Amino acid sequence: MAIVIDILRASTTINTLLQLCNEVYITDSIEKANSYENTIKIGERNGKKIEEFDFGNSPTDILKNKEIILEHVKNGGKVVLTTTNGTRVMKRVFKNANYVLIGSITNAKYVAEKAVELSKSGITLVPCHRKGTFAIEDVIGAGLIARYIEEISKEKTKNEEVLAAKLLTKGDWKSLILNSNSADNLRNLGYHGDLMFCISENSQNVVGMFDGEKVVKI
Ligand SMILES: O=C(O)[C@H](CS(=O)(=O)O)OP(=O)(O)O
Ligand SMILES: [Mg+2]
Repeated sequence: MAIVIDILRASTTINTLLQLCNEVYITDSIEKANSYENTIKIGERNGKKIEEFDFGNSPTDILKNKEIILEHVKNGGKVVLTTTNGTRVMKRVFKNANYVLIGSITNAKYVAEKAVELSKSGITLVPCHRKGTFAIEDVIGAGLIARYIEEISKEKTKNEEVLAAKLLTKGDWKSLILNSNSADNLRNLGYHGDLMFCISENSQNVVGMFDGEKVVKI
């Protein structure tokens, strides 16, 4: 069991979409996203909406346009997402994990409950990071989820990366995220609203499982 964590913003966007539809197609390729028929295309590169797409990787923009998405899905349409980091990591993790859940701060407790319920042999937390460099927001997300997993399972981890992640959540972790490189980039692009949305802990009771092509609500 792996939980893939991309706080800003892929995991949060996926969980937001799962409040509107039962499955979100995932790809790390713009070309592949464009190949889907009858599909709302959502995605970004380096935080900027992909020009020909319907929406960027913005949970607040998605909620502002939820009626469009609800109507589209009701009529049998698909939704596809491609992002700079998170969707790429999900594809990679799926190759080595039997179950892959999508974790965010917005569903931290809920995804922990599902992971403990489903896991038979341990839970691996996978922060996505950003362009191959350390992303503190994803480690903080892992620390928050780890704390819920331990609260529910009554088992304490010895994994030192998780211990470090949990330590980061003891202080003013919201400021750490709001002052992160990822946050600076998004704020400069005008996505301050997304930042506040992505750190709203346990605001979403929804979780999806990635099957290699799409995240399906469970
Ligand atoms: O869309 C996002 O918020 C980020 C953009 S960047 O890589 O941090 O510039 O992508 P994500 O794949 O959600 O981390
Ligand atoms: Mg990110």
